[in-house]
Amino acid sequence: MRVLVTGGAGYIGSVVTAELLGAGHQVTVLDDLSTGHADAVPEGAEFVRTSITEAHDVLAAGRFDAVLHFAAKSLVAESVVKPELYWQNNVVGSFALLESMRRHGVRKMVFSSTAATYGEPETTPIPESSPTRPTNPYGAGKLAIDEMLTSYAVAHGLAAVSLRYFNVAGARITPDGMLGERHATETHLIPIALQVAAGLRPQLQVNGVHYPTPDGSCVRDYIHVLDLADAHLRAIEWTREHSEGHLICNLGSGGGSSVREVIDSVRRVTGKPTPAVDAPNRPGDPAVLIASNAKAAAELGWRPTRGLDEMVADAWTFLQTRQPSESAG
Ligand SMILES: NC(=O)c1ccc[n+]([C@@H]2O[C@H](COP(=O)([O-])OP(=O)(O)OC[C@H]3O[C@@H](n4cnc5c(N)ncnc54)[C@H](O)[C@@H]3O)[C@@H](O)[C@H]2O)c1
Ligand SMILES: O=c1ccn([C@@H]2O[C@H](COP(=O)(O)OP(=O)(O)O[C@H]3O[C@H](CO)[C@@H](O)[C@H](O)[C@H]3O)[C@@H](O)[C@H]2O)c(=O)[nH]1
Repeated sequence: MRVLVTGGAGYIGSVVTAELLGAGHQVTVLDDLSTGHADAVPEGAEFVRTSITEAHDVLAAGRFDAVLHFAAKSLVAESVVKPELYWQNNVVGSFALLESMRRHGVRKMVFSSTAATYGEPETTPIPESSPTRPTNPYGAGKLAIDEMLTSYAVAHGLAAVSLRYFNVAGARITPDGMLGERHATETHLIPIALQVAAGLRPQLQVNGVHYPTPDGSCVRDYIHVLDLADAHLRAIEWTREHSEGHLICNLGSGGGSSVREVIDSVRRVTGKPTPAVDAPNRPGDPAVLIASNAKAAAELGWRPTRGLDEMVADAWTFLQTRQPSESAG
């Protein structure tokens, strides 16, 4: 298929682009490089540097079959202090993209949604039928985009899949090159812990040690970026097989790891001491977020295959290929 990938210069979008090319799809990446890197766009993909609000010319020229929409701001804490940035960039931007697609007859989309659409869960693991009560503007905006897709599917014959990622980690390591997480402002646990292991940061904070969990630290559901990419290839097939409709699926392992278990994995994999200190709760952090992945299995035939140590090991290999000045942040 001819696929437009928005956000394809970012972490997840670049990995999925590489896998799409490997599967024989033709890919154009559209990215404004606000948090992405031009050199992350895999060889073999065309690259257009622009915003999703300016996608009409690319869509007019491209005769695309589908859009994979990764482009977004995605820092939860930033969304709390700068909500306007998130409503503008993510929600208004996605609306403009959808309208451009409608104008140019592109009726298939796979969208990067998030576990943050659920907010504080009522049940664990979280099924897609759970109430959606996001606790920050990032999650609220992603939920608004999911709603947009539902309404366009009903009214305008869109076939869309929203994939609600839980905590994405790991890297794509191949003889041809490596793609991984390279955020100027890094907030994610695994890359931060690995930067500590590498000596790029003195220590790591465990954000909250009195949660109602076995060891007191927060539990999250970590998923390897390559398992995530596999789900995207399957989601594109779903849009090929359905002329309209909106499928929403969680993408997680179905199990959880605490912050302390992640730090133990980093110590085990790297063999480095990785000092960690107890710290206050991070505002807005739910104690436990674990996905039910039964729907993704039933609808897409998807099952994750890579565990926590593999995610940590691949992210460690990736970090060690970067210059220290690029890695700390
Ligand atoms: N990383 C995670 O754990 C996680 C979890 C849930 C959902 N997500 C979602 O997955 C997607 C990808 O996340 P990521 O971790 O790869 O982030 P990232 O910041 O590495 O990638 C996002 C990319 O989008 C681009 N972009 C942002 N706004 C744009 C705009 N208006 N026009 C064009 N390009 C724009 C950025 O330059 C960047 O290359 C995001 O939508 C994010 O919300 C990520
Ligand atoms: O230095 C750190 C960094 C993080 N944490 C904790 O580690 C856990 C995981 O944090 P992080 O890696 O920042 O991920 P989340 O906050 O769970 O958010 C990710 O996962 C969500 C879905 O679960 C997505 O919506 C978000 O986009 C994505 O950033 C949380 O309890 C954090 O408080 C620490 O203790 N110390």
